[in-house]
Parts: sequence; structure tokens; C-alpha cells
Amino acid sequence: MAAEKMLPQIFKFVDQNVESYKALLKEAVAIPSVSCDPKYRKECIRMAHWMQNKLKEVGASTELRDVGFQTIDGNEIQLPPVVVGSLGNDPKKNTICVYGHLDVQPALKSDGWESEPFELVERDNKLYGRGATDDKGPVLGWLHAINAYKGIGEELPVNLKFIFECMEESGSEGLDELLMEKLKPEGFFDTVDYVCISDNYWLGTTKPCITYGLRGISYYFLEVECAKMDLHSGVYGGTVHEAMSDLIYLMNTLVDKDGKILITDIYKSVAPLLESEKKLYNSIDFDPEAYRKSIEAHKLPHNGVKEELLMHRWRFPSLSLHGIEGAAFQPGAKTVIPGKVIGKFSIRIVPNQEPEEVEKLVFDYIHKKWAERGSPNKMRITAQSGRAWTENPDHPHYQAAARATRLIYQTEPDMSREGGSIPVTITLQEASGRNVLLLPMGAGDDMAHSQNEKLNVRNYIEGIKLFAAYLYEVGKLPK
Ligand SMILES: NCC(=O)N[C@@H](Cc1c[nH]cn1)C(=O)O
Ligand SMILES: [Zn+2]
Ligand SMILES: [Zn+2]
Repeated sequence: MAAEKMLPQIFKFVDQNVESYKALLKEAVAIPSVSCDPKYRKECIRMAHWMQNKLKEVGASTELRDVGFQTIDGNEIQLPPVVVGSLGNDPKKNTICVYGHLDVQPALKSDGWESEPFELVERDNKLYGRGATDDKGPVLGWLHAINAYKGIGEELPVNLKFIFECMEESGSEGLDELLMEKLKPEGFFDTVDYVCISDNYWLGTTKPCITYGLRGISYYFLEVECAKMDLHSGVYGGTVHEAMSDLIYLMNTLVDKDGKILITDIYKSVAPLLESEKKLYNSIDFDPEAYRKSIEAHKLPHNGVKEELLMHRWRFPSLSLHGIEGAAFQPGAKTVIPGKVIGKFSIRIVPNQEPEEVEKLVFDYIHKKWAERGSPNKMRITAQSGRAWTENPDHPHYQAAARATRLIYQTEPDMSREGGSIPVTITLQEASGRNVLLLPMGAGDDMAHSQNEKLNVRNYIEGIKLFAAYLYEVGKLPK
């Protein structure tokens, strides 16, 4: 069927099935697949099985690939399997490899959610729930787009390959090895022509974008131990070198009040800013004041200048302090000296910083500061890292995605980069040797990782249409 007829029929089909799309997202959100907490590991495994069944229902052949174990505090814990699948193998059609993740960040109602985080609730045309936008909604979007072709009795315009994991929020453990040491030698990528990931967001709330860069992440666990147990501060205070004081000292040496990272030589390998690149930021649709208001921040750094803010989000590294395990974080005046505390911080790394080089700089710096501190306590630092990624946005693949976006949103998408990280992106680029593209579904105010994460009904539904149109446009690219 010609495009002029087929796509409108698909869009109509999507509009007629909105309630079933919401119901499926509700089912997915109800599985608390929190990957960072071993307590929820069974749920991550359940999530992988759930996804495998959903893929089977759309006709894909699938398998669950074992990626082994993770060591936490000396204990081996089973990693969730990776869902690998394929749908169609017509040699005349292009093949797209779609990646997404079904694990989520932790969430408790008591963190400040207005409703239960693992119960999808609709308020004001927004679907609230942990994972709604990151990344369960977009992953389900692919299933719905495939189903829409089936629903109107049309063949898919492309072959599809799928990689869905349940450990992305925790460093994608085991996935790189699966891709490079198993799937690639087995020939999984031999037929892949394009790679597409929908796991990021628009820059703002109205204008769609297509994304060609991600920062990497280098995440640190900084542990200080002063005693084998927690101690009464009235009984022991004044008689021990406290772990928490040491940790706060170390953490306070990392970054200044304006966000400048204080680690020696950390900026040395950051790619220099080219004159041609500077111009790109100018044309991006980004309103610093609306951004400030959306997070209710008092003042933005870099004097709130749009270009500076975008550069510090996309192409310069940033260091964030995340929290302290073992600290008394609950309400109330707990008078304890923690025996062991683990400080958590991360650096979003950028081209041309390599994780190994950054880790070495951080370890050397922390050991130097520790020596200066002269504490008798035990200190240990460990890291897990993923690389930054950039792609060529002038590729026909990006032009196809731009055509699909224009069709759905009647506007030219911004070509954006993203401050967040999806560690496997660069591995997919290397494993396939193909152009990789990020096609976001959600809006910039979706509050992924935060309280009251949501996905606008409009973004979900138009996003499904966008995926269907993208499949069509890539189907038209020369083989
Ligand atoms: N939507 C992508 C995303 O949120 N990725 C995480 C990845 C992560 C978390 N911990 C280590 N890596 C991110 O925080 O960017
Ligand atoms: Zn994500
Ligand atoms: Zn995330």
C-alpha cells in the first residue's frame, strides 16, 4: 500500500487503541524491576520473562541470554537475562536493531511521590509511574508500532532485531560481553543496517529532537570504615576517628560551588571546542528560564546563558555527589556514629575522555587527599564506567528519522546531544559498524529518575506513531 494511505491508517489504528496501550504500560510499571537493589533482582528477572512473552505475542522469535553473575559485597548474585529477538528476515528489507531497557531506578512513595510509584496513574493526561518514560513506555512503543502494522493487515517495512536488558540503570553488567563475545561472533549483527534506541527525552516540552551524542559515566563508591559496628555517639563520641568526617572531607575536595571539577588533569583530554561546533548551540530551541522554572531552581550556573548551559550538559564533564550509604538519612535525631559509610559520586564523561584514564585520575587524587588527611581509618574506592558516544547526524538514517518526526509533529526536530548515559550505545555502534540513532519519545520535564516520573499521553501515543513512521522511512532507504 502507498505511504499516503498506509500511514494514516496506522495512525488511526493507534488512536483507536489508546486504552490498551495504557493498560500494557500499567502492567509493565507494576513490576518493580529496580536493578541496583539485589532485593528486587527476582523482579528484574520476571521483567525479562514478561518482555520475552510480549515479543512472542507480536510474532518475534526470542531467547533469554544468560549473562552470568554480579559480585556484591563478596556475594555472587544472578544477573537478569537479556532478551534477544528478531522479527522478519527478508533480505530485500533493511534491518533495524532496537535496544531498550526494562529496569528502573528505585522509588518509594515516601520520597515525595503523589501516588504509588509502581502503580501507573493518569492525571491531567500524564501517566505517572516509575519507568513510564525511562524506559518502559518507549520499549512498549516498539511493540505497539509493530502491532499497528499487523492491525491494518500490512507487512512490516523492515526486519527487526531486539536487545532488551534489565540492568541498564546499574551499568549494563554483562551486556558488552554478550554483544562482543557471543552475539557478534554468532553473526547477530551481520544483517543489521541501522541501530535505534529510544531512551532519552526531548530537550523541552514541545519540540521533538533526534539525538546524536551521549555523555559516558564513571561511577564511584568511596568507602571509609572506622569500626565494625555503629556506635552510640554519647558513649564513643570523642574517642574514635569517625568514618563520616573522613568521607565528607574527601567528598568535599571533588568539586567547587560552581561545578568545576577539582580532580587534577580531569579536563586535559576533553575534546576542544571548535568554532563550527559553537554555532550549533545557537540554533537549538532551549529556554533557560523555562528550564529553571520546571525544576524550581533558585538560579542556574553559567549565568543562565543558553549555549553555556547546553555545552555543560552535553560536551563538558560534570561531577555529582549522590549519597552516602550507612548514614542516618531517616527523619529523627538518631545519635549514632556509623561504623562504615560509602559515599557515591559520579562523573559524566565526554569525548575524548576514556573511562580507564578518568578512573586513574580519580583514584590518584583520592589517595593523595587521603594521605593529606592522615586518618588511621580504612579507605577503599571502586568504580564502574561506561564510555561517551557521538554519531554522524548527517547520515541518511537521521534524515529518515527527521522525515518521520516532521510527519508526526509538523516541525523540524532539533539535532541534540544528551547529558545522560546509555553505556551500551557505543558498543552497539562498534559491534554493528552501523549508524546509531536515539529517537526520544518523552518530554524534557518527564522527571526520569526523580519523584513523580511521568510520560505524557500525547508523547506516548504520538511516539508510537513516530516509531511506525520511522520504520516506514527506514524501510525506504536504499539497501
Ligand atoms: N535513560 C538512560 C539512563 O538513565 N541511564 C543511566 C545510566 C546509568 C545509571 N548508573 C550508571 N549508569 C544514567 O544515569 O544516565
Ligand atoms: Zn533509560
Ligand atoms: Zn535511567
